[in-house]
Amino acid sequence: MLKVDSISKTFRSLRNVVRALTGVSLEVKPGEIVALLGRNGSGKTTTIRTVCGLVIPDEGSVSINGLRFGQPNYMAQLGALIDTNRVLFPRLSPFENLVYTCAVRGMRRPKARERAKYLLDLLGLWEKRNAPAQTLSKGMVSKMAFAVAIAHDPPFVLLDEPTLGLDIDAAEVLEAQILGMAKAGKGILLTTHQLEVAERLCTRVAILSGGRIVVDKAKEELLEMFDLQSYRVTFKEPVGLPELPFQHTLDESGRVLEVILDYPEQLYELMRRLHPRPLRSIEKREVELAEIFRSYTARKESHSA
Ligand SMILES: Nc1ncnc2c1ncn2[C@@H]1O[C@H](COP(=O)(O)OP(=O)(O)OP(=O)(O)O)[C@@H](O)[C@H]1O
Repeated sequence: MLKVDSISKTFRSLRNVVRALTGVSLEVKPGEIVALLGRNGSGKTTTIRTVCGLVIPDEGSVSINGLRFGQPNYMAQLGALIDTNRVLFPRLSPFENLVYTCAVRGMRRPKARERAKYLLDLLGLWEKRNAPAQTLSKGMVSKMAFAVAIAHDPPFVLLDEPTLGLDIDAAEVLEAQILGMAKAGKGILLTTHQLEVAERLCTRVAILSGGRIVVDKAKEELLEMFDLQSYRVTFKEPVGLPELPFQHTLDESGRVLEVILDYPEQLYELMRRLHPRPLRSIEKREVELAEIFRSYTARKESHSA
């Protein structure tokens, strides 16, 4: 299991003090795909960089199968895609980059070459296998960065915005590969701003807001919980709304109100506030991850959405 245990991090410079993470804990079990979500600056990359040992936390620790960062074999358990714009050795070809990566992680040459060929084929980079990596397009570099991250077939993989900048086919290949890896028992921690990607892939959702984890739940449980709290109210005629202390939106016609309550029992309070506006129907509706994300990360701004 990959375990992040109560990490906190403050970045200090002469001019600035930034509290990036406060008591962040999360776990990734084998076979799980955990989506670490959050708005810009919420601390996702800092969390991932801490797991890779690129950021040293002020407090807390990270471990993989009981091994702490710095212990022998910690890094062998881990593959990380942190910067999709960077190639390890820009002057070497994709093939050479991959063979090198596999070899330094202990793979024998013939196996490393086989693995490099497999990954280049898989990601549609075989034609470019001998071109200097610095001549690849942005999308190709992203694919290579992904290939390098998983090259040595590690049991845990960190992916910071893996589908950023990829075309639709490449993104599909990557998503299929990520799902396949999880099926094969790998534990995956990924960040993305594309919430539909998270919804398709993840088994668990952790949301960071202001450097703190505000929710960490199995995706199905989270969706079910919100389905119970999400209602569509249709009015017989366009209405003006009273002050509503729940996340809500009224459509352009002024007749359809969508509300997410904090808990189902607040339905009574909602009805009380809407009285005496003429109601046509009230129904439960299914929510998408994007709405749940909004409700956890923008609660303050969204009441009057
Ligand atoms: N090396 C650093 N020095 C100073 N501040 C930093 C450093 N790295 C990150 N930060 C700050 O820590 C906070 C969290 O940044 P982080 O990159 O982890 O956010 P993020 O959730 O990955 O954001 P994004 O979605 O924009 O990539 C931000 O306020 C950022 O400016």
